[in-house]
Amino acid sequence: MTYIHSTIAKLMLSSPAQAEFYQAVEEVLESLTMVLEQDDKYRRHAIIERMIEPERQIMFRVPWADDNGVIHVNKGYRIEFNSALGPFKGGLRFHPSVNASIIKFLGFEQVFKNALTGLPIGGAKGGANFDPKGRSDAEIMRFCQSFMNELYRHIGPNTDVPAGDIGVGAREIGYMFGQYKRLANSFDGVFTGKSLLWGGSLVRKEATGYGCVYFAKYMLQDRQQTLQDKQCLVSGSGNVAIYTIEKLQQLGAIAVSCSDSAGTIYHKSGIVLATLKQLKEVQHARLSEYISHHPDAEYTPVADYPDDGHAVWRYPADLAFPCATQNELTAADATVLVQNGCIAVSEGANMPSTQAAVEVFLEAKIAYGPGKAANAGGVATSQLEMAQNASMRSWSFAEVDEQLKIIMRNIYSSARDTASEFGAEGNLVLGANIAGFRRVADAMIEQGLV
Ligand SMILES: NC(=O)C1=CN([C@@H]2O[C@H](COP(=O)(O)OP(=O)(O)OC[C@H]3O[C@@H](n4cnc5c(N)ncnc54)[C@H](O)[C@@H]3O)[C@@H](O)[C@H]2O)C=CC1
Ligand SMILES: O=C(O)CCC(=O)C(=O)O
Repeated sequence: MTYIHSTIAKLMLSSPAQAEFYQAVEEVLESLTMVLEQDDKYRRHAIIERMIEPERQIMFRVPWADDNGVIHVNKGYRIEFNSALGPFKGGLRFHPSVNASIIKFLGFEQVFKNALTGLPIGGAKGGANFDPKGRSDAEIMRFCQSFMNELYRHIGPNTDVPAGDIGVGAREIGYMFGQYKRLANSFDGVFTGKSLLWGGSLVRKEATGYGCVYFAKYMLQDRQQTLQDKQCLVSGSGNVAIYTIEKLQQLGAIAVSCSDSAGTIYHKSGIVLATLKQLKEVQHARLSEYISHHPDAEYTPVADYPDDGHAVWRYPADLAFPCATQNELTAADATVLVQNGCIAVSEGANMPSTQAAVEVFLEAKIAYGPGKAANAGGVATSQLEMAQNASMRSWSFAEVDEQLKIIMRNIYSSARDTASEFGAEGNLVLGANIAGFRRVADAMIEQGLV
């Protein structure tokens, strides 16, 4: 049995039924074979064994009452994965699919992603299996307050700094911060993604989507291509998708699609961002309503999707930006994308492509930016928010955006150069995993057996 297989087999025994977590670990371990063989210090210090076991896992009950007085109980999580490089950092997800496997895969990815930014942040993730869909504002507030009644004791500006993710945006951060402040009796930078009125950073809202497009731009530059006039498929219609579309439009590309969990919109002449923002950011409406504003667009409900994939990836395009959720792009989707002439994929979401889909991209040698590199602009800008909070200063939009561009360029160069160093030219999966790993692993060795 190979080292990877025996590690995964042990993980399955110690942490049963965590398919997404195994998937994330396996992908990383496959990239690390050469680096582990090159220097046996990582094996001697049991770095892999320590890295795949979170430093701390917090699971808790979240009881709350709906507007009719009916009591509900959800499960809350904060998985503090690794603090070798800095305070635990990573988002909170509120979605009915949340379980220990999802939060652990996200936390594990976050460790490598945060290391790639070059900034002093460790990795964590949290959330709850709460479904915000259809809930009133008062219900959301009560849920957030109950969630924070437990979480507040585990977080702090120098220990663990949560942010948003699926289902957690500015509104939820506001309610959680308010309850934290009340319980901790302290106004500090314990969250990022805060409102600009009370300590947020300009560009944080846009950062993940913008960063994902900057990453694509740098991948294309190395292939003597630009974004100008490129047809782009985008999935999702939340924070990351919206600001991916916005930056694509600003850089001369045409974003022709978006999706939500009920269906996909394809608008050949280009998604009208004002409509999308109104529907999703203001009205919290279903995407299907887009059609009533733009009858020339097409809507495909989920029921009509192909059995082996997602409707959004079946349209012809030059570039693809998966910005919805994990495993939303299958090997069959990847094959169609490549056959249709797609030259680059930049992942705004976390682990949106299945392992088999990633293999299709690598085999076809198209430019493929894995999520932990391509979507790191969000957490990087969160760290810039922490830096502004700590120094009690605020930087201009242009200053933060400039730093974001530099960070994304550095992440791209570091993944590209590390891939070349290991003889895997163009394989940004391998490059990103090794570059992130070395930074965390070397810090862990220096900090002793903890
Ligand atoms: N918000 C951030 O700063 C960051 C987010 N991410 C990742 O980006 C992805 C999207 O997150 P956000 O935009 O923040 O969340 P969001 O809650 O703002 O939006 C999520 C969107 O995905 C859609 N969606 C969910 N499941 C879907 C499915 N099965 N098919 C199609 N659409 C589906 C939802 O309808 C929604 O429009 C997630 O994977 C998240 O982990 C990654 C880095 C940072
Ligand atoms: O901004 C952050 O702290 C975390 C963003 C996030 O959840 C992610 O990168 O997946």
